[in-house]
Amino acid sequence: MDIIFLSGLEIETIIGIYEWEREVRQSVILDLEMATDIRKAAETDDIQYTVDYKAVAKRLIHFVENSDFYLVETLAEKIAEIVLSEFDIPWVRLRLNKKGAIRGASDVGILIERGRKPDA
Ligand SMILES: Nc1nc2c(c(=O)[nH]1)N=C([C@H](O)[C@@H](O)CO)CN2
Repeated sequence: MDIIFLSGLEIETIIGIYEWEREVRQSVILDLEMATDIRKAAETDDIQYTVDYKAVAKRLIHFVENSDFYLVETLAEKIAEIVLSEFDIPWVRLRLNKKGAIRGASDVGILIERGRKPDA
């Protein structure tokens, strides 16, 4: 199993359970690990045989920028669903960091794994 990763993708959105959070955009930072098999792309040197990480990033930026969830759980779940259903990816690990949401903590958020990990 190979992994395509995309780390530190910072996107501004409406997210949070408090009234003030419904009016002010905050940053979330996404780290993704996406299972794939890179061998055919490497053999052929052709983008059509792999997951285009730019296409994934563009799709997620568009989705997150236009979302307005209350919980990081909900946002993380929806992002994982998009990755699995719209791209040729059987398994994803997603870390969603709502940096700065807790005074005194450098990072807070959610780490989820969805889908089925292919055999090594
Ligand atoms: N498990 C969660 N706990 C909290 C969340 C959340 O999304 N999931 N959100 C908040 C607030 O919106 C917080 O981020 C603002 O400081 C609190 N707890």
